[in-house]
Amino acid sequence: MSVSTSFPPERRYVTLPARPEPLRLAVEETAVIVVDMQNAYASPNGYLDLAGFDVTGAKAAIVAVKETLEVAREAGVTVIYFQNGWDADYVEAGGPGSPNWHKSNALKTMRARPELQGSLLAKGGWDYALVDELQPRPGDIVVPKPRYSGFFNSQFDSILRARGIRNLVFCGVATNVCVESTLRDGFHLEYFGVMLEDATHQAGPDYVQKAAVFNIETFFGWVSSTADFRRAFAQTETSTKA
Ligand SMILES: C/C(=C/NC(N)=O)C(=O)O
Repeated sequence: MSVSTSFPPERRYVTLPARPEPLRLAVEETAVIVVDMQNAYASPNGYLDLAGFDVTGAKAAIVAVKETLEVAREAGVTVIYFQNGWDADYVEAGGPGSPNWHKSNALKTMRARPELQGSLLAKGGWDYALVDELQPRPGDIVVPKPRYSGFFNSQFDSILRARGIRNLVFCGVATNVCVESTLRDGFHLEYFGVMLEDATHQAGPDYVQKAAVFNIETFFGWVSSTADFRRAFAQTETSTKA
């Protein structure tokens, strides 16, 4: 028996309308990345809400992510969920020697409101859990991550490289924090990143969503929509040539 180090030469391709230009994607080399669709970020009484951020827009993002996942699963596209947070003792969050300890609004909120200590973004708790509407299915991959970028202190890069995945289609929350951080790091690691704008929600005022979209389409990747993702996958072509 021989070992093949490459995927079958036959590939399926889709052309995804995007800004600043359409992207031709090999389906087998593409993954949908669902960023932190946890109660912490997308539910009333979750961390972001308790920290004073407006999470009302997350509802529409949940619907759009759900639709994206239906299309992806139907097409056999790899689905990877990120789940952000730390162990129940917050060792993974870092102590005062870590910038995360100083900048994480979850940790700051718990320091300001000791009654919340142990409840925000702690593994095993409601806040950490993925929202009910977007529970992983068999075959999906769930990657825990302890910092904003999914490439740090996680298995993400190895998981992608082992599967020959080069294209990352991002959705989730928050556009301007974990989505943008991960897409930017992916750019520097030679991944092609595209964000489905309507399947994201920002942490902060509307202008930070616009700024993230501008940054991504101008400097780091491409921006598309759930509807275009669906339309593109309705017209998949098969080819043996890239
Ligand atoms: C503000 C924030 C964003 N996280 C994310 N998933 O984008 C945080 O984790 O504190």
